[in-house]
Amino acid sequence: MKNDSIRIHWLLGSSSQRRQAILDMLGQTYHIRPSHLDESFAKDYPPEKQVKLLAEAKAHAVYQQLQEEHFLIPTPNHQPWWIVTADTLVDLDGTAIGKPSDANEALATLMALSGRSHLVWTCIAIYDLKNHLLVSETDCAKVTFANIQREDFVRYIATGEPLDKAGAYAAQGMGAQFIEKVEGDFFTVMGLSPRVLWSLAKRIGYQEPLFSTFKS
Ligand SMILES: Cc1cn([C@H]2C[C@H](O)[C@@H](COP(=O)(O)OP(=O)(O)OP(=O)(O)O)O2)c(=O)[nH]c1=O
Repeated sequence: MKNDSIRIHWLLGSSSQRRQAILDMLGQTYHIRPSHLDESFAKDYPPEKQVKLLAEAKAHAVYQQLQEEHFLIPTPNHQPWWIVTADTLVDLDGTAIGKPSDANEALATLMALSGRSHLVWTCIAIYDLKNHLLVSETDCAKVTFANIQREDFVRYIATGEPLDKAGAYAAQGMGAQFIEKVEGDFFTVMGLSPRVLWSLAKRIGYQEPLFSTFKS
């Protein structure tokens, strides 16, 4: 029988519903603490470096918010209290593509992605509030788009789905219709890989997979 008394207290430093859905899928319970980070400081770095800088800066921003609120971990407490943050960018020939600012930019991005491959980088950061330890890991997947007509992208943009997604599409949503193949971890494209999350958890001393034993 496994010890089910350990429960990770996640503070999810993200407003992304996709990241919430992935923690839900893993049966994790969490509090949402968006970082509200101004991401512009990282824009001149290559995509791989940007996602790392941004995921780590989001974790620091949430930590700072907690400090300003004089947040204290309830004691005695032997359970992990972790801030988790992530950042995702599309990389087209070395150029980072984030979320589109409007429908025109979304269309230009999707036209540029059509009929070819691009990379998607996601970095996840965990800040261990008890041991004051920050770990992060960056992962990359390659996505190939089919040849798509401009009018079909225009129809897609009208759904609103692309507007809050890096690269102006959602691989887990209606945008899946444009995708010929994904090489690598699909969840990295979606913005939070359970495999990477567990790998980070192991690095800070939590060996068991992230299952829930607290389902009601
Ligand atoms: C490529 C791709 C991105 N995305 C999303 C994941 C992220 O939410 C978003 C990239 O923007 P991010 O800046 O990584 O995240 P966010 O601004 O949505 O949320 P927060 O900073 O509060 O964590 O794009 C998908 O949902 N599906 C996809 O296929």
